[in-house]
Amino acid sequence: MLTAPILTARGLVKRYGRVTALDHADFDLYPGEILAVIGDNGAGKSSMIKAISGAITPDEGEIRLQGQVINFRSPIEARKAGIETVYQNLALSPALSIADNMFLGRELRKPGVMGQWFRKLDRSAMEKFARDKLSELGLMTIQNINQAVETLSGGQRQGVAVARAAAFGSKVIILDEPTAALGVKESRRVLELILDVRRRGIPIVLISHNMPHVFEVADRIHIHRLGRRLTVINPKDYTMSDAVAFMTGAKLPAEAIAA
Ligand SMILES: Nc1ncnc2c1ncn2[C@@H]1O[C@H](COP(=O)(O)OP(=O)(O)OP(=O)(O)O)[C@@H](O)[C@H]1O
Repeated sequence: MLTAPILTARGLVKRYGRVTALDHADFDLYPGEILAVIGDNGAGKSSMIKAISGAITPDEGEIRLQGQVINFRSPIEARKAGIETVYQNLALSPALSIADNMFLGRELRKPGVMGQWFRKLDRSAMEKFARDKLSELGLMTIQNINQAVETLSGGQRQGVAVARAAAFGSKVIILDEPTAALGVKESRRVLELILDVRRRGIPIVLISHNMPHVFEVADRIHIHRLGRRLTVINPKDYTMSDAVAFMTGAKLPAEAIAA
């Protein structure tokens, strides 16, 4: 690949007591791609994503965003730098509306002379922004922007979380098992949404155990095993059973595309 990666990690190590969750793990994400991350339970996928998104601090190793070394001390710092992570629990507030959820922690306020926190919320601006973003991503089956998130279907909730991540000028979106809790139809909409986000030029890291979904949307597949990257494959060159065999150690990849 000729372009430079947007996000890289080299030699990440994370130990929890005697357990080594990351054992010199490497990672590369290129602009505009969907990179799937697969691996057996306990392989260290979540630990790697948490290190990249500021949720944990690695014991060793280096992470770079657009060539600059980063040392996030919290997920908020990662978000500010443009790395948005949608965790499985989505981090939405069920009782709040869609519009309010889109702006959780970064509400728009009306201009005023008082300090930022004394100014009134600019509800109409937030509603318009939320409506525009959802419609850009083809999510306007959601009729009412003031609907509480708890009244939405699982797929729609996932949609709101992804739209929120895409809306705030993200450089990278990380999705942790976005279809795990969804039915067939809802999964389909989320996969379409992922492809839409890529069309808008934002690279996506997709952690998933669902091989058909991975093979359907991923440009490259990072295979994680025993705390480190085993290889990266092009889904066009391998079958799902090859990928599972690499993941579980039943087979070793004869060749890997440049990672
Ligand atoms: N906070 C923690 N304390 C102790 N051990 C941990 C902690 N987090 C992860 N581990 C251990 O680190 C190893 C890697 O876990 P991790 O969650 O990163 O794997 P994973 O590939 O995401 O697994 P899964 O697919 O099951 O979610 C496992 O052995 C796990 O038990």
